[in-house]
Amino acid sequence: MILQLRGVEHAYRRTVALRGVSLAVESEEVVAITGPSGCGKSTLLHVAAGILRPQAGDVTLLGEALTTLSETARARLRRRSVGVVLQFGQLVPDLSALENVALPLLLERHDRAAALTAAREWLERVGITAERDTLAAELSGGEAQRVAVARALVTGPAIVFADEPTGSLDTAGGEALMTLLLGAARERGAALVVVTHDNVVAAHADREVRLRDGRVEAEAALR
Ligand SMILES: Nc1ncnc2c1ncn2[C@@H]1O[C@H](COP(=O)(O)OP(=O)(O)OP(=O)(O)O)[C@@H](O)[C@H]1O
Repeated sequence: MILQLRGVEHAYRRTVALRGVSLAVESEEVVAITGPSGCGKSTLLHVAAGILRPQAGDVTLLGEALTTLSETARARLRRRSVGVVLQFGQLVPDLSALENVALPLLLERHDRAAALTAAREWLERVGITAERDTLAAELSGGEAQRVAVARALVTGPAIVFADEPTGSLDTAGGEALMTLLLGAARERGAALVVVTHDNVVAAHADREVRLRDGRVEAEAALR
């Protein structure tokens, strides 16, 4: 098992977002988290990825008990073994697309030339070539989303978390990006946890976990 949440609860002031969520994800599994707007999907993803510390419950990611790790140790685990594609603001605006993708490798002290080569290859796979040197702030929403996917995958993570990765794309673009994300995850044997309210995206998963009012309402194996 690569990820396990047990009895996770979280509230923002008076808004309760998660009311005791338990979830287990196996290595190489693709899980879609679905449910109506405001049911807690993004909060669950942030907690599972170690970005947000829940107020109650336990999260074990890659054998590490996230709830007891220091912020520094969680950040290191995320950098080395986790890929994250978030809805907003995940790119550094005044770095180019290429520099954004190379950044996780450079932070892990990889050789600069090798990091840039790997970044270029990943950008090509997501269909970004002409915009390679464009500043992230000047990319369209859809381009930024594809660059974010390249950045999440460039380190070869064991698990990828994606929050509405197709949100800024049209149907065909969304389908292409999802195929790419799934193909990359399956090829590398990475698990993928994807938040979506798009049924087409969910249909690509091995399992769907549906939330409602901060609880798991239903689970269904899709293949
Ligand atoms: N930073 C925050 N501060 C206050 N309330 C928040 C915050 N983030 C989320 N919430 C609230 O917590 C609840 C769960 O939000 P969350 O974003 O996890 O849901 P979601 O299912 O991802 O929604 P959507 O599909 O609309 O993105 C909602 O009621 C939301 O308004």
